[in-house]
Amino acid sequence: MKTPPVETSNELVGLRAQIDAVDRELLALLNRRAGLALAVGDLKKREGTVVFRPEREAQVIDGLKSENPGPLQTPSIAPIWREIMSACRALETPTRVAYLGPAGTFSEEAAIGYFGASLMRVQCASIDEVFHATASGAADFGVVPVENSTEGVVARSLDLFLHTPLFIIGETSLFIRQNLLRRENTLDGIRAVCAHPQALAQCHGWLSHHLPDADRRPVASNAEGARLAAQDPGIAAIASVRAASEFGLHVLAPAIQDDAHNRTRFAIVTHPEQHPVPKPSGHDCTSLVVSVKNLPGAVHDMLVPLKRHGVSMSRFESRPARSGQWEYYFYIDVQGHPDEPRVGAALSELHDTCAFFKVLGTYPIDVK
Ligand SMILES: C=C(O[C@@H]1C=C(C(=O)O)C=C[C@H]1O)C(=O)O
Repeated sequence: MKTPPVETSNELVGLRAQIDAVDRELLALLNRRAGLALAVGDLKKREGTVVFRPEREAQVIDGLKSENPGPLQTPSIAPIWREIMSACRALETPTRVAYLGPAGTFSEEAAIGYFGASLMRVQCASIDEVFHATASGAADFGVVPVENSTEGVVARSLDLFLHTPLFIIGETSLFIRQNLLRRENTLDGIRAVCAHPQALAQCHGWLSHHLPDADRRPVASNAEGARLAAQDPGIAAIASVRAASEFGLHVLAPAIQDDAHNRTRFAIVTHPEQHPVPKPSGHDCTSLVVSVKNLPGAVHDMLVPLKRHGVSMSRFESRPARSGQWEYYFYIDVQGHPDEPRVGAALSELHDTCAFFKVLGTYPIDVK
């Protein structure tokens, strides 16, 4: 049997000694940064202001990305500094975040991707419960899915946005790789596949081809499917690799989603009594929901103020108003912050043309 070569060259030893020295410098610098964050935390306590400032965090990352001389790749900057800022923020105050649990869901991954690993997890059984936990103050923030690049809108989230007192303070998106998980390491004998309805839909082609006879059972979350699969060898789940390790399951087939570029976008919500509206960061988005009277040309008229003030729209989604009158709510994302005069003017004119008008939030665009 061949033994792998052991790394003994003097050159390698020397380079590693330099890396160790740099790591010690980094540790000292990170602790200096943490000390400053603690001082900011004290100041905020005295002034009675909130700890989490998404616009400031977006500006920190934007600034470092634009100054990055390399060889560190620019896409590495955001995840590294998100964790650094998460650890610094945790020194100021704990951040309680509600999301669709249990452990191992994509919502949990999105929550950690946005807030960093230093968060307090508030796991909820449904999207309704995430809104409720955040509105009641059991959590400081909620993370809810809003749209998927394959399946379209997450209808329940959009419907809840209509009447909730919560508002959006941030967004994050996640590549969704769905995997088939099971206790046994074989496709034989799978009676049923349990997963969230969105995941079942995202893997429709793969399931029809490889498991045409298995029952497709919608459950509350993919992690719930993984939990059921861990109890019953006849059940397979569709979930993340993290869920596989969480529930001790084999990844029978990786990346089984029909679209290789499958992404889900999440909104971060909070209560207006908990948090002020983020100030402009320089790259912001404003989300609205509006409706117009069911008259000829009404939708066209609604968009005129945006065109007149040069405000671009990055999303336009409709949902039935359930009035039985073929009326719709329109979910619109525009680029910019209402504090920018042209955006403020466009929104106030839009307000005047709409039968229903609600700003869902204004927040820094997802920085990756
Ligand atoms: C330190 C601060 O508090 C938090 C932590 C930040 C950081 O670590 O850079 C930035 C913004 C806030 O979310 C601050 O407001 O400056």
